Amino acid sequence: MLRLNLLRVSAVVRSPSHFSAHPIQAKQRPAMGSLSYTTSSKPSSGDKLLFRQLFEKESSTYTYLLADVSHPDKPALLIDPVDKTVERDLSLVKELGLKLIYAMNTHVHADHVTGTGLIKSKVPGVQSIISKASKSKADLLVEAGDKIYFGDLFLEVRGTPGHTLGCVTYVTGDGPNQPQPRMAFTGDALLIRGCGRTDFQGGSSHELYKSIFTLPKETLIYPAHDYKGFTVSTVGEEMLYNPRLTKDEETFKNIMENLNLPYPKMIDVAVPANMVCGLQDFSAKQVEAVSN
Ligand SMILES: N[C@@H](CCC(=O)N[C@@H](CSS)C(=O)NCC(=O)O)C(=O)O
Repeated sequence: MLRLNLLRVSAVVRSPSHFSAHPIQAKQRPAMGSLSYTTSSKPSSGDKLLFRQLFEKESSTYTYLLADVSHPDKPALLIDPVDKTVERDLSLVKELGLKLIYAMNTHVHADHVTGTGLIKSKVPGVQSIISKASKSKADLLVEAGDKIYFGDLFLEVRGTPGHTLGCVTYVTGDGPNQPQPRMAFTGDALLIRGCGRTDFQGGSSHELYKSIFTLPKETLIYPAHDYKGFTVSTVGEEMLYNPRLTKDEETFKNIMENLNLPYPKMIDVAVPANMVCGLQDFSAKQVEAVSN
């Protein structure tokens, strides 16, 4: 049995009928920026979802752009934006006529500075999102089971600790009007044929191993990094071929203890910056507003 290392949803707390009253529903404002460079894109799995996979080559990070293009406002969100490619990402958002409403992170990255703070400073009205468990600052602090709506589409939040304490995976919604197959944005919890390291920021191979949930085999896996040129996998594929997660827990633990990876070059800069949305001067007022 594959250990996908993604935590079971503890509670699905909101339904689509609460769309307008949802606490993480944002006002939508226009985006702006200038063009840089994008790598790949994949057709959406329906006529509602616009989906783009964007790459930042220095840290081998994937940023994901999702939008509901069937909605009149074309509300959009960015998952795991990088500071260095913010201009590229915002330019694309503008070019496609989207309204960026959320800039969100799967976790506190150690290898690059997040673009969320920069995006907020450039696009008024955009709200940053990260997990409450990350103990970081953001406009909206989410927990397992929360749903993040953009137009009529939504992402479910699933806790996936282990790489770091507060890692979450965002999974596209389950329902007749949601994209099929479902898409899981796993951050660094689950990588293609690998998984996130567990040797800092509250990492734990035990946590990573035990935080399991099951998604249909056809679910698409979109990680925050790839170092070998892979772009997408599926649950079914990882169940068969993931060299770490197909092992028993003892073997998995042993593998993780012997990765011998050097610390990310930017860890000392990236972690403190990413605790505050990538901006050291992130307004404490905004944070208070979220937690109240
Ligand atoms: N060399 C890079 C960092 C590479 C690294 O440690 N990647 C992390 C995710 S980013 S914290 C990881 O979990 N890798 C798992 C693996 O098996 O490679 C740098 O210096 O930034």
